[in-house]
Amino acid sequence: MTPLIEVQHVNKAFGGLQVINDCSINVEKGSITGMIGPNGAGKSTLFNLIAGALTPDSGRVILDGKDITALSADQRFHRGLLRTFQIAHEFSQMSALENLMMVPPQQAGESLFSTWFKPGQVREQEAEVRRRALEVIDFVGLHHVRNELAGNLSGGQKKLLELGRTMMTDAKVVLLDEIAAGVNRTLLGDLIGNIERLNREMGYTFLVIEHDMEMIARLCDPVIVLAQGSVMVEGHIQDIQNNPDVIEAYFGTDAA
Ligand SMILES: Nc1ncnc2c1ncn2[C@@H]1O[C@H](COP(=O)(O)OP(=O)(O)OP(=O)(O)O)[C@@H](O)[C@H]1O
Repeated sequence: MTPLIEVQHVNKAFGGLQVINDCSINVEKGSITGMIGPNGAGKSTLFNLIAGALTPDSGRVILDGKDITALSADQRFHRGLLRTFQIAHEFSQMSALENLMMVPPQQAGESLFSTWFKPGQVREQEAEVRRRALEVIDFVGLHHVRNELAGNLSGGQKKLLELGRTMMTDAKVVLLDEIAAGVNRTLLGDLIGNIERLNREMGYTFLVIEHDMEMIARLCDPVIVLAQGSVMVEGHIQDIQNNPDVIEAYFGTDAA
């Protein structure tokens, strides 16, 4: 198996608090890897280190064999490392379809030079983006609300739209940060189904932080358990759920 993301001996402290502690993980290409751990274990911090929102004190982050430790979040995005974000305030006043159409970076339409000299090409490119956005909106099951303002969508529909936004790019790997939170069970089923299809049919790799154990169990293999900033155990969810160290980390000594 080839790792798409490698975190190698990463450390990160905030003030005197060592939050990530000589942490190493691999996310295999084509996997849906889950990351769980008790509150404060360092999951979000590790995500931020992988996505480029934070820089490690030491250690390396590798994407597809290349060291990306020194790259900004934006540069990582352009290399296909994506993170879903909540729909930003300014996008809530645009329709669901427009939200998708805004995603592709470096649209020719944004460049004055190309608008001036190649109007035909710009029109072609916009038509292509619209066609792709319509395909994506069908895929995520939001065709019926494509003209609704994104701000008016339900919590679950917004999550589906966020997933759709990653599909407007050439994503290699998508980091999903607690996307099940606040989503009703029906839409959660759609979300899980879409993530599985993106993985199977389009070759997406996912790294998923999630408190919702049902979602982790249905979707993720392997699952990495983070505790006190390093990997406690990694494996299939069933082995993890029965691991006494994991039970102790979650519930304290008495439960083990
Ligand atoms: N910017 C920061 N400055 C100072 N301390 C921070 C910062 N970010 C996180 N921490 C601390 O680092 C520790 C790990 O936080 P982190 O959010 O990474 O954990 P988590 O596993 O994602 O937790 P949860 O499951 O509760 O979201 C916590 O003690 C937190 O208070």
